[in-house]
Amino acid sequence: MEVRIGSRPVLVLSGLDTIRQALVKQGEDFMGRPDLYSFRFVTDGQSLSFSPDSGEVWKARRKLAQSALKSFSVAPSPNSSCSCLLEEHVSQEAEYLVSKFLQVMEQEKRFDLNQYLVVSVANVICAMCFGKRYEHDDQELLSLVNMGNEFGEVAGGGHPADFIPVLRYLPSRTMELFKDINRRFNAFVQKIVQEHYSSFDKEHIRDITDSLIGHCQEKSAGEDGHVQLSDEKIIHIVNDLFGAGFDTVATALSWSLMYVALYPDVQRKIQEELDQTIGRERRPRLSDRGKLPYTEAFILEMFRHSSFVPFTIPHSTTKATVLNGYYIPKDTCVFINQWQVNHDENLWKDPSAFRPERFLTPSGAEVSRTEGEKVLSFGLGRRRCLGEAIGRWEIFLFLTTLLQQLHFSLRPGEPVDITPQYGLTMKYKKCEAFQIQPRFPAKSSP
Ligand code: HEM
Repeated sequence: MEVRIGSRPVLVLSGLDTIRQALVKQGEDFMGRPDLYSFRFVTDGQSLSFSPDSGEVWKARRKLAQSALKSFSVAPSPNSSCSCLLEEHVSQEAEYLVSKFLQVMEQEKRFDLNQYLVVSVANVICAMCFGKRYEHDDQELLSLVNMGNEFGEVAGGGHPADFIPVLRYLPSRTMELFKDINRRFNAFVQKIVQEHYSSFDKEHIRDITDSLIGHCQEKSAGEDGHVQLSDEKIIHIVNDLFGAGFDTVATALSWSLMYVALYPDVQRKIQEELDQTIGRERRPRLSDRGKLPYTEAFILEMFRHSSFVPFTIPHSTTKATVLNGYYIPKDTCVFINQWQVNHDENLWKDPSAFRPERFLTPSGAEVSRTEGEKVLSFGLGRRRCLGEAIGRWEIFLFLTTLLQQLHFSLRPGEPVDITPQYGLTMKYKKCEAFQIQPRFPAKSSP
């Protein structure tokens, strides 16, 4: 079970029961993050998700990030009929995508829809973090999206120095590239944060950045008032939320649209459900969650089948521990293999088949909770994804809004290769064969 690469012990955990057992112990033993990636960051590992610290400071940072994220997603939307800010931002972007897709289709007859998806999703997280939506051809936004792609490629590739620390002192092009991306990304966030500082008004908190500056100025961390966070550490929280919040959601949507195009019957069933439950007169809302079991089963099957986040961010044992009778030393780097769980033949009948029905109760009227909980996509335990709820809501709303109005297909006769390309998030090869038809004449949104 234990492998040693260079001077570091590394462990890959597979098997849902083993992982769940580790989770029970994770509270104390598996909670940390290894310092292995930290040194790669120009931020010296001060960001939340790469923090090796599992103590009071980390807890305070996570709590702060969670509360800021919550405030600027579920808070009521003052300027629209939407139930909350997240619903307002996603609905706006999804409507934009509907008209953009139709316009590009008219001109090109077939196209790669991912370049538009990623910009829309990035705009949602920009709105929450920085209170600002960009035009889709804005150079600042496009270079940000590009940086996200570069980051995924370089970070996902791994580096020998992760395992043999002394190699970090040797010159490396990958490392320079990695540092450069982080420097550019930090500079971008830094600039926005400075603008926020200069117009900050504690009586009028505009977005996540303002909310964090507010905490920073109070020099307290929510209820854990005794934990003080420096300005710099607070800024890294914005980096983390922003960095983690768009590539993941965009990749989930990209796989979703690929699956509906590949499986027209599945697409038809989702659209029938949307027509019956929501109709065509109004747009989907977050409050429709729970009323669309087939659509929700589809989203679960998309997560399971694609397993596009194959491993969690590495964990680390914070003390020596025993799992399944094996001794695991302190500071062992632990990878959790989500892909294996989602394709385990002991858990799933015919795991390579794409079948949303597997998540429905026999009557088809509900999603089976037990089956749903077997899918691993957001990690587990106290360091599981902090944006899980937001991510799931975004995917639901984007997808239902798009599928209510548009029919997705692939140009017949064109080869499509959906073999996942390895990276931080796995994507299929660039596909320019998407075709789109409106399902009914456009009506103005309520
Ligand atoms: C489909 C969407 C998403 C997927 C599949 C996903 C997946 C993950 C995974 C696998 C982890 C590592 C968990 C672990 O190590 O056990 C993670 C961590 C994290 N995610 Fe997500 N994520 C998604 C969306 C988001 C969003 C929208 C945000 C923020 C707006 C976010 C913020 C974070 C943060 C901050 C962490 C680090 C947590 C920590 O270290 O304490 N994620 N995510």
